[in-house]
Parts: sequence; C-alpha cells; structure tokens
Amino acid sequence: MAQLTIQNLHKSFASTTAVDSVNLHVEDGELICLLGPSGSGKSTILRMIGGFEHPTSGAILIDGEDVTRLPPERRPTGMMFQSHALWSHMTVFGNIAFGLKLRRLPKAEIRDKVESALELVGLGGYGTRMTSQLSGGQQQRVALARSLVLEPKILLLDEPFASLDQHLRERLREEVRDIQQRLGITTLFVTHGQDEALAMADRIAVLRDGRIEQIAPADVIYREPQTEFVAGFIGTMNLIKSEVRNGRFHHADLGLPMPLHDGEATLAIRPEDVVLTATRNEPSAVVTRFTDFGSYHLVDVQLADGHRIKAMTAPASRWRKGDRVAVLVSSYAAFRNQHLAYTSTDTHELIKETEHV
Ligand SMILES: Nc1ncnc2c1ncn2[C@@H]1O[C@H](COP(=O)(O)OP(=O)(O)OP(=O)(O)O)[C@@H](O)[C@H]1O
Repeated sequence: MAQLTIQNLHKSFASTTAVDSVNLHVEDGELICLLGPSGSGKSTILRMIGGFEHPTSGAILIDGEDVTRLPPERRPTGMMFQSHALWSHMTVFGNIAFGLKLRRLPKAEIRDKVESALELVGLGGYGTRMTSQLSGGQQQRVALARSLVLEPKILLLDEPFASLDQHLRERLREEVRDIQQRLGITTLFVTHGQDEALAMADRIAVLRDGRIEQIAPADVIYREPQTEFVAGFIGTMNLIKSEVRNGRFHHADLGLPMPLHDGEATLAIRPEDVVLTATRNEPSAVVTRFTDFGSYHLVDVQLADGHRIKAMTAPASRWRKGDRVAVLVSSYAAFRNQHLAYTSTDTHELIKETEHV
C-alpha cells in the first residue's frame, strides 16, 4: 500500500503541451481512473509516474519519497500497457518469472510467487502453456500477473482492455477491481471509456488538454459536474445555449428560473431529469423518436421552438412518435464561461416565455 503525490507536473514535446500543471494525491489502496478524450495527456501522466517519460517540470512522490528522477526499475511501480507485449517464445511461467529472475530470487520462491500470481488472475495451472496458445483475455491476465508478481506499491494500467470485445472487457474490469481491492494496491487506470471509469473508480479525474478539469467520485462527477466540458463528456446531457434575462433562462419556449446576471449561459439537463406528461395544449413539444433499451426508454422530444432534447423514461411508460407532451424538468444546471454557475433542484415546466415576461 502506498500514497502517490503529483506536484505541478508539466510535460512538453517541442511545441505541444501534453501535461499542464497537474496536481494529484492518491490515497493508500485507492483506484483512480484518468478519463479524457484522445490526446488529453492520460498516457503521458502514467508514463511519467512509471519513469518511462521525464517531466519538463514538477515532482512525483511515492510515500513521500521523490522518485521523479529514478529509472523505471528503481521505482515501486508496475505498469501494464495497452498492448500486453508478452514474449511469445516463452511459456506463461517464463513471462511472469522474468522480472523475479532479474532480481535473482531463489528458484523455489520464484515458483511460489508465479503460482500465486497465476491463481490470483484465474490462470492456475497455465504455467507451461506458450503465450501464443492463449486467448486475448488470457494474455491480458498473464500481463496483469506479470505486473503484480513484482509486488509493486503502485499499479499503473494504460487502457489494458482496449483490444478486447465488450463482454470480455466488462468481465475483466470486474476481476481487476476485485483483485485490486483484495490486494489493496494503489492503482491508476487510464481509459477513455466512461463506463469503465464509472464502474471501477473510487475517484475519476477528467482530463482535457493536459489539465485535470475535475476529480471526484463517479456519482459526484455525474451529478455535480463543475465545468461544461465534464457535463458534456460524462453520460448523456442536454445542453442548450441561450441568454439569461431578468432571472430567467430565455430560449424560445423555455422559461426556467435562473437567478444569474443577464448574459449568455448554457442550460444542462440530464435525460433522467426530464419528465413527460401527455398534453393537449398548443403549441407543445412532440415526441420524434422512441427507443426501447429494455430496462429504460429513451425519448427524443422536439420542443415547440424546434430544439431537441432527450428524456429517459421508465419501461412502464410508452410514447409514440407524434405524441404531444408537456416537459417537466426535476433538476437542471447552468454553465457560464464553461464553469458551473447555477443548480436547481426544483421541478419546473418548460413553459412558454411569453407567459412569464
Ligand atoms: N513522444 C511524443 N512525442 C510528441 N508528442 C507526444 C508524444 N507523446 C505524446 N505526445 C502528445 O502529447 C499529447 C498527449 O498525448 P497522450 O498520449 O498522453 O494522450 P492520451 O490522453 O493518452 O491519448 P489516447 O487516449 O489517444 O491514448 C498529444 O497531443 C500527443 O500527440
């Protein structure tokens, strides 16, 4: 178990700033997901922690010890890359034992440690197989065992399941989370799959252009995004840009209370915070599409002004294309200059502006 502290980390490649003033503290046994679009700096941060890239400035501390200038083999970190890069001319045992042999451990100890690592990843008895005889998922398990057998204080996983199909990915991420919790090993996990981050992380760090936009537990990132980027990046969000005037959000037929100074703002509403009820009023919103996902339905609604929003409804409710609906929102937020400016938890109808001005 170990704590990891990153202080003001910065990395430039020629004129590209890959990582920009990143500060992060990871607690003992915590699993943090670095989540962000392609090119946001996730892998570069991980590679700097593992010692495979030198920071332009800043410091990396593990249990208070500055490891910023140490080579990878002198750091208490284990890294598993996107491509597992197993040695195909070696057996599973040989692959996992390699790092232990470099450390010159006695043979019997090596055998015990490799066998325990194989048991841990569900591959007990596979030691004599050649890695080329394994499925993609099994190869990833061997790669994980190879990282874990060295008993690193910090485990670094860089999109380890990117090449696997959805079903296997889901199974392996549950297994890795399980192993990580059993061992209590401090872990950083890079992904650009938000489902993966929401399912695995104790906290998610959302990255954009080399900076951490927000770091918080999954439910907080989802329910209380602090920037418009995070709001739009995690889950589905209805985002509508318009003006605040006289304490209301004015966008054609939207007239939501919004106690902000006059000026531009972006309204943000989660689909599950939209409630639809049948109406005969005119003009009204109209259902344009209804998709049944089994455990929930997604309804596309066109507001009277032509703007489209998505609503998530319970399986019991069925809407048809063309149904006229009144649209209620149980909770919404507003962003100004990219930052959270207002949140409401009151229910309001998306009403005609003329009724309120
Ligand atoms: N060795 C390098 N030389 C030059 N530029 C690099 C190098 N490594 C990364 N970069 C640049 O740094 C930025 C961050 O890259 P990085 O790989 O860390 O992003 P990422 O978030 O991990 O992306 P992805 O999800 O696609 O793997 C990108 O603009 C990338 O082009």
